[in-house]
Amino acid sequence: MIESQSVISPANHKSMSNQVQEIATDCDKLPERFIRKEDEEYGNITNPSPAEIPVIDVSLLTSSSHLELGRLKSAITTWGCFQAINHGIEGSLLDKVREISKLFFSLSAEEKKKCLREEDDVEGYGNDMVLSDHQTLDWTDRVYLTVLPKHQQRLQFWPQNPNNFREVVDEYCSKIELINEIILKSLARSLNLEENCFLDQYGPTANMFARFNYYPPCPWADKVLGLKPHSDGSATTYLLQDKELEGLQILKDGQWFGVPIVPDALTINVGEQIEIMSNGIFKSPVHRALVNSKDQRISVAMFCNPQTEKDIGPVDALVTDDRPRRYKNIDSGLPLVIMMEGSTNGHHHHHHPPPHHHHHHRHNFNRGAFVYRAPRHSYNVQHAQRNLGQHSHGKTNPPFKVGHKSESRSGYTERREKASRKQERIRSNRLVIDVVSGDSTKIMCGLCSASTSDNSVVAVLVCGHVYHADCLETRTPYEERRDPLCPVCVDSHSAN
Ligand SMILES: O=C(O)CCC(=O)C(=O)O
Ligand SMILES: [Fe+2]
Repeated sequence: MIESQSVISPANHKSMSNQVQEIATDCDKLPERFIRKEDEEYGNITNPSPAEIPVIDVSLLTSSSHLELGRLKSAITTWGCFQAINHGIEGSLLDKVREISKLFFSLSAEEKKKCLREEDDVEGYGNDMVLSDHQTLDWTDRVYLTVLPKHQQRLQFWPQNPNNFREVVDEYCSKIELINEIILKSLARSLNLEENCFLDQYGPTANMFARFNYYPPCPWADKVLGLKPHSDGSATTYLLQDKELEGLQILKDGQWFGVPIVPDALTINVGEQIEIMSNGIFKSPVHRALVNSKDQRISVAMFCNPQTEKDIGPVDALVTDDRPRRYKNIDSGLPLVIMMEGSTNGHHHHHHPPPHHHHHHRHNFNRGAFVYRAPRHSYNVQHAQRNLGQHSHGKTNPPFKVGHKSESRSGYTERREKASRKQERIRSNRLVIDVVSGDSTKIMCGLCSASTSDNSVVAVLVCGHVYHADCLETRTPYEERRDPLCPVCVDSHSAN
């Protein structure tokens, strides 16, 4: 039997000897690290209503009739996603994609480990990256690959077995590229915008990432999650669901809905970047995956993104007097940063050792990887992660957006704005999670004056002021927690 300790310890994590698939077969007791927390952070697991997600005929989107465009707009504004049929990919190719995924995950552990990701990297075969001692682990193994631009493919992480793996993925990728172009244009047209207005933010070398999700059967299926609630950090995501087994759920109006399987459909959702480009008209949906007690489930997600290092932001035509700018421009090439739990800000009950390695995939944790983000109502994963070891029930979580660490270097002082104007306090809706590197720029918490570069949870407000999330939480009235006022700005404002 495998000890749960060997799963969680960052030190042992290095060897990555325990894929979930092995745990599933070797363990007779569910390692504690996988047990999801029974509170509002994850919501009710059982019997969700089916999501009535519109089925959209992609071939009609390019026709002269605007009916399908209207349905698309309604789907995305309501659900953030739709089921795409007649998308131009043959069922036989979809089956091949499923087949290569299934074959790969059915290989021996030894064979699969030829593609094992490195510990400070996201690319390759592996499981949920251990970023925190208090993180609940997802019941999933995966292969994560850069597929576009082609010259950035890192073939050492690509399965050689089955031997048509690469060929199938490349073919699938080029088909997805075509659909993506149609979808981006259609999204623009559905808002009566010039059809290239989203595509124009892409630059000549768009990115695509593939993630093959494998959810082993789990004897404790009702105690774990396959994937924690998150929204995708991509611009758009093309999900090929398992052919037989449902498991995807989507959060809408504070309630979870099960996403049905539509044969040969692709489940397409917008990610954070389209949310930003559309100035919030399109919402990147929060979703999660459940696992099954008897059967494995496989899904394949293709994440499409603008070229790295392109700035993205709300398109001009969508910033109006009625709808002021809700997001700042973001350098799409900045690595997402990963949040770690706090340790030295004086508010924590436990001392958490710093992460084993500080520079967790800073260079490569790009938007293809998903981003945990707060659903609009119930919880916030940053906080969830921070709280996991503490079993805090009935406590409402601060929704502070955690910032791009790099913002601090790119002159946020210029961007300081009066905190009292609401839309200006709304940061990029991306929940950016920060692996605060031990030697990163020292930024002081505006409240307790201790350094924030000590692996604490950091809240960077849109004014650029930085706080320990705990410090800010303490200072912020409950009603304002989704959108905290900046204490420093408020003080200086009232002093004037
Ligand atoms: O497995 C699923 O259905 C969801 C996968 C997903 O959300 C992801 O890979 O980002
Ligand atoms: Fe996702």
